[in-house]
Amino acid sequence: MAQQAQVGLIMGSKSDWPTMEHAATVMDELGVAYERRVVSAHRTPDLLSDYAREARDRGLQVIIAGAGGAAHLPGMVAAHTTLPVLGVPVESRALSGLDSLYSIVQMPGGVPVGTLAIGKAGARNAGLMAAQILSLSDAGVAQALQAFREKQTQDVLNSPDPAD
Ligand SMILES: Nc1c(C(=O)O)ncn1[C@@H]1O[C@H](COP(=O)(O)O)[C@@H](O)[C@H]1O
Repeated sequence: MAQQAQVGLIMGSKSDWPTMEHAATVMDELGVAYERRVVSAHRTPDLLSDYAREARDRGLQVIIAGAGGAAHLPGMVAAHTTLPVLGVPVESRALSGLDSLYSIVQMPGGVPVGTLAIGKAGARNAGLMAAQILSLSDAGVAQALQAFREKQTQDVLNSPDPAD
């Protein structure tokens, strides 16, 4: 039987996948169970509210939401659930993702979205942050995170010459 998803990885469009797959990759590395799907505040507003309202009862513990441009998705998800929502500003062509960042980060008081950096690095950090939240109650994920950090440190120490 497939493992119960711990994280909902959603994005406004299929075109966001090349960015958001970096969250998926790091969650794979850490043994985090996630589901992925396209959900849009603009294009599928009813699906968005159903998805966010039902997320906790379905067993999700964190939602990662990536969107570009007028990026209302993370904030609207956060409005419908008290689960932690991590927002990833996808780099837009017209404004290089500044529009996405500003849309996600400036939430009104009372409805937070944990906003990551623009683009792939932000998506990867969203996956790591989701794992860190899960690690509060999941010893396997906590252990995987510890090993991840140790390897990251060792990789730098093993290759100190910047020209190598
Ligand atoms: N920002 C949103 C939302 C939303 O916030 O609900 N839905 C789609 N989009 C964004 O529109 C951009 C262009 O989408 P298309 O490539 O499908 O035209 C994507 O980055 C998507 O996240």
